[in-house]
Amino acid sequence: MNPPVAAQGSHRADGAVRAADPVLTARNVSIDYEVEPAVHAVRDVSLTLHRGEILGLAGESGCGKTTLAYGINQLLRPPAALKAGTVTFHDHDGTDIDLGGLHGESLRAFRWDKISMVFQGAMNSLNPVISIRAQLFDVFTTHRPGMSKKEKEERSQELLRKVGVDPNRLDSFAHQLSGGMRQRVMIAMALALNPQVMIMDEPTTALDVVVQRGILREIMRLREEFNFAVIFITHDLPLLLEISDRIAVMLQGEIVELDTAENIYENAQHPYTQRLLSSFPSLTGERGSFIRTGEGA
Ligand SMILES: Nc1ncnc2c1ncn2[C@@H]1O[C@H](COP(=O)(O)OP(=O)(O)OP(=O)(O)O)[C@@H](O)[C@H]1O
Repeated sequence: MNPPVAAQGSHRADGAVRAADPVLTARNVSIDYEVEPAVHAVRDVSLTLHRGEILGLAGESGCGKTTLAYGINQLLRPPAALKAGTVTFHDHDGTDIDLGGLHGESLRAFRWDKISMVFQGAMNSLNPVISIRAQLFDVFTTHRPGMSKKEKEERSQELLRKVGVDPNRLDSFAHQLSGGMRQRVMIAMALALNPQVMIMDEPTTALDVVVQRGILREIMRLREEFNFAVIFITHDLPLLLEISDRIAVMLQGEIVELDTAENIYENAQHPYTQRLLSSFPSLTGERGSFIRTGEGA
């Protein structure tokens, strides 16, 4: 068996991940879908995300992962409703921001700037009728109105380079790019404003394994470079064991276990986590540390 690789991240010598340095705190968050009968999708969830860490959110389909992510980022739409709890963002300048208190323009300004999101279907959410350049420029025009055209161009080129896409692709339209490239462009857009938190909901699930691995490696590398924290959502527990510092396991709307990837892998406490681990034959076979080391790719 291969030990989880990323668990080492929480003990990195450079101190990038420190238990005392939270960037996001969710307290007692409960979210319902107000339908008949009501669905209690998220039940009394509390968690803390630390600067620079990758927190994996695992659990089977329907357990509430996406609802929680939307709740954290104040993206809930009826019939979903936050019934209880608070989400606080701890800005790097020391300010605490109560996300529930943000609305309209202040919420829009906050969202892409401090916390960005990459969804499973994100690659299909690029605008088909304007170029990649125009879409990146839009982000800057909205959030960084002081930027000159030259600065936008330089930053856009730099961002594509960062995610492994040739800057010549700025002229392209979404349909001219492969699925993997489109997802990389979405990651570039999510990175555009240097957010402190990135929420990734099954960001690579729709892609084939080789492309998926390449993109995951890129995310790991970018995280090292920019030190943003990631909430990474997937039902793929083996993948989370490789990339996460800590893992939260969700069952029927509740977080039933939250621990380092290492402890989850070696010493899971909750019977559901144990069942989840045993349901992945790959965990008992050969699975290389491909993402961080490139081995076994
Ligand atoms: N619009 C809706 N109306 C009613 N119930 C909903 C709605 N959207 C989601 N739900 C329910 O809320 C619960 C949590 O769903 P959610 O999508 O958050 O789970 P998930 O863990 O992200 O699943 P998946 O991995 O399939 O995306 C499920 O029982 C789901 O059926």
